[in-house]
Amino acid sequence: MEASHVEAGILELDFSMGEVPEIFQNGLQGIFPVGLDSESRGYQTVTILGEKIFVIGGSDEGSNLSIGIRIFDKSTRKWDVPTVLGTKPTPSKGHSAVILNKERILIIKRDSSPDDCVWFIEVDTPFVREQKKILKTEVVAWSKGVKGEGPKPIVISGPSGVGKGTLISKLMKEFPSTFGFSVSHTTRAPREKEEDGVHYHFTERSMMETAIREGKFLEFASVHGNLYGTSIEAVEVVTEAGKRCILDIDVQGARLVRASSLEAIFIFICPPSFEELEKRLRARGTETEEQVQKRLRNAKAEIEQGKSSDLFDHILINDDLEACYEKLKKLLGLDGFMEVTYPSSPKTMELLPIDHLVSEMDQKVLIQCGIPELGKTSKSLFILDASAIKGGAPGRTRGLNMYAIDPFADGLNGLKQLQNPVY
Ligand SMILES: Nc1nc2c(ncn2[C@@H]2O[C@H](COP(=O)(O)OP(=O)(O)O)[C@@H](O)[C@H]2O)c(=O)[nH]1
Ligand SMILES: Nc1ncnc2c1ncn2[C@@H]1O[C@H](COP(=O)(O)OP(=O)(O)O)[C@@H](O)[C@H]1O
Repeated sequence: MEASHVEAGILELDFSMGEVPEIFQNGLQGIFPVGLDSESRGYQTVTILGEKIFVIGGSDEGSNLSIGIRIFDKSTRKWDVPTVLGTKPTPSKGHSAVILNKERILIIKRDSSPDDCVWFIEVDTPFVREQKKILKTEVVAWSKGVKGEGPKPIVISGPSGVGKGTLISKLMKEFPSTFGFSVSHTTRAPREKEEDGVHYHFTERSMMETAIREGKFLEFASVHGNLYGTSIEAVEVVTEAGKRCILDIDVQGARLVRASSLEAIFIFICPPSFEELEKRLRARGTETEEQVQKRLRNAKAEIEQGKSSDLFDHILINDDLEACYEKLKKLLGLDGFMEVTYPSSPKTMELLPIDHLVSEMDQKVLIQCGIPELGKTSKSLFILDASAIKGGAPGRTRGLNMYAIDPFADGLNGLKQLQNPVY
């Protein structure tokens, strides 16, 4: 079945894994009954994509902590419980599911605030395909939908001792509600003033290697003889806190992030001279002579790669610290010295996703909502425009737009925008 013939609906299902519901055996023609009963518990949506039938809903592994996902493969006639990556949404009293393209299913949660009602299940994005190869299982990934562009994560790279940590600390101190640090995992030993879980997650190599095999890392690299890596969770913790993520990673890691779905700004910090770099590294006094020598040897190649490749969007020379910090703030649009906040949606829209029906037209989803305070029969129409979405798992799906429309203004073909975007 082609994606364009996809039907989605709500169906009460017996979830016993061995049994193939009779309705599936008949080839699933026609649309499933859509019945949204807000009081019903454990209902599921059924979404068909090619040979696969995604049954979404109920609780996850009986824990009731997140929305469960099961896949029925029509060709093998087998059920599969996929590996579920990404931050999962909390369960709601119900949801709608719509396939936007062959890559992802849009989930609209009922009874949820506008900040929490739009989610995506990625079923065939590059990230999911990559993870399927690593894990050799069926994989899906959750990603929360957010309005507008959203702040891009910032990747900072540069040789050891150039001042990355110093610059990042200054930024986090001046803008504590704006930025959050992605706490990497490393197999190197902690320095005297370093705290586990704050500067790094200090980890045993074997544990880190297992987690890498399990697909838990966005990127990892061997640097100065130790393993360093950014877990998917490290980035998601910051994003969930509503902050802009800063990653302090080496050039190899930056290259891997560039190739991932995490759209970031890449900044390379350069020393004014090699001699000055050596001076700073020795003055810091955190490494043995042998380690200093190794870091200096690696610095040569890192500086060459950082300067010559087109990997980095910006190169900053950290000569005078204050001058470099001002340049960093300027390129991040922070030179007004004001803490930048990303406000959540207005409270008045809290009841938006109640009793919604959803249909899809060219990546624009028409949602009919009941607005309770206006009475049970009162309905409003909204367009959720997902035609310009970006990013996705691991992390958020940005670029959503949602606005109210008046269906009677110009007919359904000329849906008129009634008000400014509300989502
Ligand atoms: N690829 C990758 N590199 C990392 C990560 N965390 C830290 N690094 C890099 O590893 C290198 C060594 O870091 P560290 O031992 O803290 O020493 P420092 O650079 O002298 O502060 C630096 O280039 C960091 O940017 C990570 O998660 N992934
Ligand atoms: N612009 C600068 N001028 C002089 N010293 C600096 C400057 N930037 C950082 N430092 C010092 O250099 C040392 C290395 O800085 P650090 O932030 O630890 O580097 P990195 O995180 O890149 O390894 C620290 O002792 C720091 O105080």
